[in-house]
Parts: sequence; C-alpha cells; structure tokens
Amino acid sequence: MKDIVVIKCGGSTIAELSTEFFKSVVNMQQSGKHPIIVHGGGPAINQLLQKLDIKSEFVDGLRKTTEDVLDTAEMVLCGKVNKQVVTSLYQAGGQAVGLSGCDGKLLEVRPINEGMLGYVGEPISVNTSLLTSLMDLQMIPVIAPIGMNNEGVHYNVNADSAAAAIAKELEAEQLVFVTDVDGILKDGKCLDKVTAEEIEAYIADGTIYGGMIPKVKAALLTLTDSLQSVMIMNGKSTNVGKNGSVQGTTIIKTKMKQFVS
Ligand SMILES: Nc1ncnc2c1ncn2[C@@H]1O[C@H](COP(=O)(O)OP(=O)(O)O)[C@@H](O)[C@H]1O
Ligand SMILES: CC(=O)N[C@@H](CCC(=O)OP(=O)(O)O)C(=O)O
Repeated sequence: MKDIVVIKCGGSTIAELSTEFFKSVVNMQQSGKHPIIVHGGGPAINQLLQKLDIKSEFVDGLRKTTEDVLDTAEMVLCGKVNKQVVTSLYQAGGQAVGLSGCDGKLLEVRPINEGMLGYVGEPISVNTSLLTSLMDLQMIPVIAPIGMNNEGVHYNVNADSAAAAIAKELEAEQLVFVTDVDGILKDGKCLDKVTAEEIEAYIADGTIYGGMIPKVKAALLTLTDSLQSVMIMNGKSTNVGKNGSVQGTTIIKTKMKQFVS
C-alpha cells in the first residue's frame, strides 16, 4: 500500500535511538504516511542469556534457538524491548501498539531447518488486515519478531526477515533498516547503491558477513514493483523516511540502464 513505511530498528542501535529519531517517525505519521516499526534486540537477548548462563551461537546471522533460548528471546523482545519502543514513541507524541508475531496471528512462520537451527522460523503469512486496522486508528504498530506456526508453536524470527515479510505483504512504499553502521561498507567506505548481483558477490568474498547477511537477503526478497529500493542507514541519523536527505546504502534490483536517444 502506498504510504506505508516499514522501519526495522536493529538491536545494535535501539538503546541509542534519539528522541529526534522517534519524533521523525511520529512526524512521518502526522504528514500522512503510515510507519510500522519492527524491532530486533540481539544484544539484549545476549545479555540475559549470559546472566542465565545459557549458551547460544549464530549461523550466518541467525541464532540457533533451543527451548531455553526461545523463552529468553521472547521475554526480552516482547516483554522489554517492545514496550521500550512503544514508550519512546509515546514520549515523542505518538500512539503506538506493541505486538508480537503471535498476537492476532500477525506472523505465521515455519521452521527454517529445525535440525540445524532449532526454533528459528521464517514468515509464511502476515495478518495485514490487523496492521491496516491499527493504522486506520492512527496507531503505530510496533512488532517483536516472535512468530507462531499453525499449531501454536512459537519460533524466534530474525527481525530483518520479519520486517521484509511485512513490507512485502503490505506492498509497502519503503523499507528501511536502521542499524549501527552507515550502510554497507566496502574497504571502509559506505556504498551509495548496490544491486542484487553485487550483493551475491559481496557475500561470496566476505565483504558482507554476520548480521548484514540476513539484512541484505531480506532486502532482496522484498524488492518488487511497489517497493523498488530498500535502505540501510545508521540509527544516529535522525531523519528517517525523508527521501533524498538520508545517508546510507540503497539496495536496488539492478542498475538502471542508460538510454541514449
Ligand atoms: N559489509 C558490511 N558493511 C557494514 N556492516 C557489516 C558488513 N558486513 C557485516 N557487517 C556487520 O553487520 C552489523 C549489523 O548487523 P547486526 O549486528 O545484526 O545489526 P542489527 O542489530 O542492527 O540488525 C554491523 O555492525 C557489522 O558488524
Ligand atoms: C533467529 C534470530 O536470529 N533471531 C534474532 C531476533 C532478534 C533480532 O533479529 O535482533 P537484531 O535486529 O538485533 O539482529 C535473535 O535471536 O537475536
């Protein structure tokens, strides 16, 4: 849908997001757009896992999730981080509703590879009417990336893939990944634009690794006719959603051909 802007706030930056950042989301809504926030919380999950002495490891940016890890992730994402984001939007003058992917069957998921990753799910459907109803009420949906299968089993979902699925199903106008780096870096420089082909090469040669992998993979899955580019930007920037003035990396399907008349 035109005017929907899905903003994924990474756990890497969420504790440092400024009041101005949240005000820019509220201003975006007041100017007639419909922002939706999907948040992560990897570092906060790590902290509690450490306190509880529960081990976890990552495979290509995805956390192997045992039952204990799932319980911890759900407590942190749905209990703590989600309500912090709702509160920050309230303090910035907005009205927000916090949900996880289990509420109203917002995110139906299936396991990616139960043997290798345990309770890690990938989205297969999104309850878009729940989100549009909230937006019609001028509420900003704030979504924690825990999903459920059709039998009610909960799964840990990478927040980048949750944001991408939501943007795709809603045919959003923009998808923005807010993280702790300026964009995709190569040899220390932030790339202005990258194509799908370049991304494949950068993953293969190790330029893109770790937590950037789920982000770029999610971005590529989302690129459609309605959503022609995906932005990766730094949470230190305070002007999310203002086209043209935001610094970061734009991911596009393929480089525009130059036509000569
Ligand atoms: N080419 C790259 N450019 C920038 N960051 C990269 C790149 N490859 C890997 N990364 C890593 O990806 C991280 C961002 O992903 P992640 O830590 O999962 O953040 P978030 O919590 O915001 O999703 C960066 O901090 C950086 O360490
Ligand atoms: C399956 C999986 O990896 N889930 C993530 C969910 C949180 C997340 O994605 O947080 P970031 O945005 O900070 O990366 C995790 O457990 O860390």
